[in-house]
Amino acid sequence: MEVRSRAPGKIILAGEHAVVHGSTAMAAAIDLYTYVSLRFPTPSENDDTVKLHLKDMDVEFSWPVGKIKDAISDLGSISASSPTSCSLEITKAIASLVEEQQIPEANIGLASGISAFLWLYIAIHGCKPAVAIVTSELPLGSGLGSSAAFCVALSAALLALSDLVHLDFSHQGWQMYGDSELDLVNKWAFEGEKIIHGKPSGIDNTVSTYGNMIKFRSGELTQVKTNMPLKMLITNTKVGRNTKALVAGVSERTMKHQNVMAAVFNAVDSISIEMASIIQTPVSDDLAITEKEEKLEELMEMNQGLLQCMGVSHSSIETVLRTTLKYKLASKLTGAGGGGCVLTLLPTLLSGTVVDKVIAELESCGFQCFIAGIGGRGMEISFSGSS
Ligand SMILES: Nc1ncnc2c1ncn2[C@@H]1O[C@H](COP(=O)(O)OP(=O)(O)OP(=O)(O)O)[C@@H](O)[C@H]1O
Ligand SMILES: C[C@@](O)(CCO)CC(=O)[O-]
Ligand SMILES: [Mg+2]
Repeated sequence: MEVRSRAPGKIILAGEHAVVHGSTAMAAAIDLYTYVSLRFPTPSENDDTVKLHLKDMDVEFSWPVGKIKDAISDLGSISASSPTSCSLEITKAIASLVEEQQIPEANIGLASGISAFLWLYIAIHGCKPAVAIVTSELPLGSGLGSSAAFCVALSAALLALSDLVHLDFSHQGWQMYGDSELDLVNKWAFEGEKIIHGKPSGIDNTVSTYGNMIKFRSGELTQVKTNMPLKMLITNTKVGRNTKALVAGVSERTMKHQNVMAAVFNAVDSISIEMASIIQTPVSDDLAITEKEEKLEELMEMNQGLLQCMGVSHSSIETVLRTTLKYKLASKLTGAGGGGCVLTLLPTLLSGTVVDKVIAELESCGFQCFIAGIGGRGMEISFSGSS
């Protein structure tokens, strides 16, 4: 039996970083996915290893189950039904299992993802041979939630082959989990995100699991029903960065300037709440839509200013902001910043010619532009073959 899962990336419309410190944020799933296929080898294959194949990068990692058992002799009372954080002892054991794979320097960023895979695999299935293959439509480390999509898709596939979820194996195509299974996937994915991010708020795994558009604060989500068309241009600056380091940088600044940063986080909270209210209010005519878009643009600009205060902008992001402003378009970074992706609101009445021109100018700077569908599906799974 082979299971396939897919989990979407996301954009953060408002509130990144501040959400780690308790502010409200707004996020939406996008129609770009990370896929995981997982199967247990049959006895005739005589394969006693756990394999992780990252197909896009053409790299494969493999651990004999005996080696995993030696490294992690005591899993204690860990159970797939109760998501738990990786203990310090197991973190060390996993680090040595990852280290012996001798990941090439060019791919060293993958080490945290591989560690998250090992923790989720071992915690949910113990020491049992398996083959996991991962592909992704998301750029890695660019602010579109690749780490969360990876953890959600992995948790979903791992749980599908456990006896904790009840699914229709004869169903053709993608199917959704029920609410309690989604909650379990989300909790395990959060544990994986902790390994990759250090101190995640949980917004990325939550929106990847449940999809749609959400308002998120201190671990609690509220679905946001959009009552206006919302089109965003996504520009990938292709400047690599790492969410863990950026989140740690904001925490450091918060320790140094507690009162100032509290005011910044408070302002971001108000921006997210106002944004959600604008998006949810029904509109009757084009004028009303234009007025709402203008307000959203101002909120995006204010949020970007506050992200600059937090120290997470970057010269490449500033270039995107300057370029889009020439066309009277508002932009903000999305995700952790420091490079990565920038969102630009494309108003409903904006002509196609202007969109083409701004994209051409951004791409002439070496950036990559695309428009993704937003507010769509969360994680799903599908089965093929028989056991
Ligand atoms: N498909 C994948 N295969 C293996 N590892 C992955 C995959 N996707 C993400 N990762 C892991 O996640 C890391 C990137 O996570 P990071 O949180 O820094 O960026 P992001 O999630 O893309 O952006 P953001 O957190 O700002 O939304 C990679 O370096 C890798 O360790
Ligand atoms: C930067 C951050 O706020 C969003 C990353 O997409 C981190 C988090 O919330 O975990
Ligand atoms: Mg991430």
